[in-house]
Amino acid sequence: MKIFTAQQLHEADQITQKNQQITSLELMERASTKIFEEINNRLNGAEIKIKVFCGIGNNGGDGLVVARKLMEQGYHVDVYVVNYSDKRSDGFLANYRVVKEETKSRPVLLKSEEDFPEIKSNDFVIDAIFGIGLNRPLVGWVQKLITRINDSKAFKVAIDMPSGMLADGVIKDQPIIEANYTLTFQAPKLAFFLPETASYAGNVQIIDIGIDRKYLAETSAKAILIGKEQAVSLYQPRSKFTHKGDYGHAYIVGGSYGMMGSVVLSSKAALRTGVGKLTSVIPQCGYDILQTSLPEAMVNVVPHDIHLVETQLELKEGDIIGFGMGAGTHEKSIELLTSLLHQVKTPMLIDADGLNMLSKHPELLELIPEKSVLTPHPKELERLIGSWNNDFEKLDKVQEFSKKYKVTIVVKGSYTMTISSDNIYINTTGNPGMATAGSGDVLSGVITGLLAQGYDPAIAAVFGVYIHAQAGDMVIADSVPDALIAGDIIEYLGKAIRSLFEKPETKA
Ligand SMILES: NC(=O)C1=CN([C@@H]2O[C@H](COP(=O)(O)OP(=O)(O)OC[C@H]3O[C@@H](n4cnc5c(N)ncnc54)[C@H](O)[C@@H]3O)[C@@H](O)[C@H]2O)[C@H](O)CC1
Ligand SMILES: [K+]
Repeated sequence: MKIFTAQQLHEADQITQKNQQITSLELMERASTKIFEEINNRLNGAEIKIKVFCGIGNNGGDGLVVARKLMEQGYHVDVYVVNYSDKRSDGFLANYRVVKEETKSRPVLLKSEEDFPEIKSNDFVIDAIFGIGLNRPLVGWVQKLITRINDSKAFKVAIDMPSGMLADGVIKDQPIIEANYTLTFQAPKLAFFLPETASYAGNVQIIDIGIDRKYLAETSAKAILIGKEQAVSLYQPRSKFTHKGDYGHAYIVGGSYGMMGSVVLSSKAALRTGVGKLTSVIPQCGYDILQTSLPEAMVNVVPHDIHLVETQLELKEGDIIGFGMGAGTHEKSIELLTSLLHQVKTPMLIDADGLNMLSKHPELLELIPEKSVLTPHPKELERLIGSWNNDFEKLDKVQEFSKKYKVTIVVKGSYTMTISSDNIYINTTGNPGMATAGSGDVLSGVITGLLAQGYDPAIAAVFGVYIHAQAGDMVIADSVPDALIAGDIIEYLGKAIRSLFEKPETKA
């Protein structure tokens, strides 16, 4: 699914009106009717006090339509107009008149803090103050209103966006409605997936309001959400008449004394993802550990007992290296990375201490083979690209880095993002149980395994992130997030891939 910018959504709105020959008011009525139906289905006639806070733009216009329809349905509704400016939109004005005329209700005008109503914890608040039109800081009393609504603990449903949130930017130090639900029009907004803002949107539900299909299909998106539908199209099935040589040779290069588990996890994950042959390249102290815990792997020890040092690998064309898991950052180990970067021309996967080595020696960045995949967690990312002021700036910096060094970067988090030049892919699977030691090593192994099988690097990253997180979701389906350990993810990788081809269970 595509994520569009606020500007693109405004444009989509115009094109829809033109192509479907409907007025802005008719589109507003159509969109808001869908919101009303959604809320009505949930409330099911409940005797609850509904407070609708409407701005004076089109988001406010939506709020007025929803309020009118709820009143007509017999709900107890109070309407508050948040009068933050005198530039009222036509959609607002028209619906303001209709509410007054048809329902005989009197919307309350809010102009300052003195006008705020009491909001009880058992009220039901509909937030229609701002939508995608917000573009500058709110005046003080509107900020206070948002804080008041948040403090009330009332159940809150936001129309299109929680007010105070920008779709694709950020206003510093500004309160945002903490919605329980956000009913958003046509397409999710980027801010719903970023660590600093995601929680404000609560549960997001996308409401199809019939925006022009051609526009949606042909307009290039700001970002793309990756779910089952997208992942299934990325999978490369095996054909019958093949042998292990057709599925590549991956080298997992890492490990140091006390950190051999990383290599075991990563190597095993690469094998479970379907790589034909796998060699673990490790310091000598890991030999027995690897051979015992993973008999399917070949082991190549470097000439040092406790950490990696330079060694010659007999690499053949198409062999793929996954570098850095549990490696430490000893200067002698960095010599191995340096020599590999000089030697290898095919894309590599670089993770963990491999990334820390790059941060320590930025001159190595220029040597990274084109299309390599880097998989940093937030701290490793910061060491690589420097700090950022907000999540949008972080995305910009990662895109810049991706273009400069021609690499794909997997920014790990609750919605892991894969960034390849201008493209942003946001993963929608996964759970908090995956924030556990070794989970990243498993992901590195998965992506290295896919690269070795010939997946295009950006696709290996996007597909690898999806099945890794999907496996994590399947682990907790018969457990709890707290109990998940990284090895469990490996055991479910096969089921995760199989689930791509299974229909969801339907209840009888
Ligand atoms: N996109 C669609 O397909 C549809 C969208 N609908 C709804 O319309 C809003 C967007 O409406 P718009 O009037 O453009 O913006 P807002 O209501 O969010 O904001 C109003 C207005 O306020 C000005 N403004 C911005 N920031 C501030 C500020 N800090 N203080 C004061 N004033 C500010 C700015 O000029 C805005 O234009 C969308 O979210 C949907 O809810 C349609 O109803 C259906 C189709
Ligand atoms: K809103």
